[in-house]
Amino acid sequence: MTDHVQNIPPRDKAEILAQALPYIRKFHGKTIVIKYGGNAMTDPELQADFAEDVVLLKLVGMNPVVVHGGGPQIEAALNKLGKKGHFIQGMRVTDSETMEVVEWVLAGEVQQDIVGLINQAGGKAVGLTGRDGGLIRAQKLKMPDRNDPDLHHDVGQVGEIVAIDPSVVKALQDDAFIPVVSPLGFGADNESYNINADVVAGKLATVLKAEKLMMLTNTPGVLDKAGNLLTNLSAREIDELFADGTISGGMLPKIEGALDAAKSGVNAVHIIDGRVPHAMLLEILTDQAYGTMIRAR
Ligand SMILES: Nc1ncnc2c1ncn2[C@@H]1O[C@H](COP(=O)(O)OP(=O)(O)O)[C@@H](O)[C@H]1O
Ligand SMILES: CC(=O)N[C@@H](CCC(=O)OP(=O)(O)O)C(=O)O
Repeated sequence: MTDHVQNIPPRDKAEILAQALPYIRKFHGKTIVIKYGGNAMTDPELQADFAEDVVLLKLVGMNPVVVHGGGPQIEAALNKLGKKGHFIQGMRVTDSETMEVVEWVLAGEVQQDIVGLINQAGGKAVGLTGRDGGLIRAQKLKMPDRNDPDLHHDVGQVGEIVAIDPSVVKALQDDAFIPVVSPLGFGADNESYNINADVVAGKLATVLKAEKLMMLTNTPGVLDKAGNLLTNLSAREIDELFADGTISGGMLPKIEGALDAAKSGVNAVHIIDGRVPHAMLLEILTDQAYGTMIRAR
């Protein structure tokens, strides 16, 4: 325990702990989908904090499901091969060599690190890709240009989700395991697809009828043009931010995944700063609101 925590007066500590009770009661038995962005997982101490938070949520009776990203980790592996990633509207253009790297990094190194850390923290994590249990069926993405819907971009082996079969996730949850999902889909001919992790998290939260979707990233939330945090965003406000270019790059698929979930009945959708220690715990178990909440209307 760090010194500053030890120095908190016992009465304040007790109050903070007691504050968690109504939230533990409210979310008991509920599914919480957590998108763990590649940009939020670059610091080993924060990674360990994240794993502890996930285990704590499980032990107090919630059902956390982790969907992880790994954009920067894929980029580092590509760089070692002398390649550089190229993105269109937040999607990595994925040729067959890139696809091999994506699979190897996501389902290998990144997933196994997270599984290992959760297990070290006392949980029982199980890694899955979209292929396991037929979880994520996909097809090649036909991506319209944001400004010209008649124009489509070819982004290679990037997938769009055709269907999600959540039975494997549900079976694991019922058995006290914590599923850790890599955003890889498979097609009709068993081919692999690279899918943006935000999109997978949004769809999985919908299909699982999750209570919450928490997206951990490397910004305090969605920012306006001046860099101020927007604490609350409706679908209409989001359209305006898309139109005036305030939202770009990796935030495009993130907001799309978030909005998709909010419109499909996920009660609370939050984009929060994964660089703040225990950000997720604070958001779920205290009165304080963090980051940006995305609302369907
Ligand atoms: N309006 C915005 N507010 C906050 N971040 C934005 C905005 N527009 C674009 N971004 C970019 O989106 C990034 C987060 O997306 P991404 O890099 O894909 O993260 P992750 O790995 O967590 O999915 C931010 O670091 C920032 O560079
Ligand atoms: C199609 C596409 O863009 N796939 C992403 C998958 C990883 C991901 O989404 O990672 P973050 O959440 O860390 O951004 C990629 O190749 O980078």
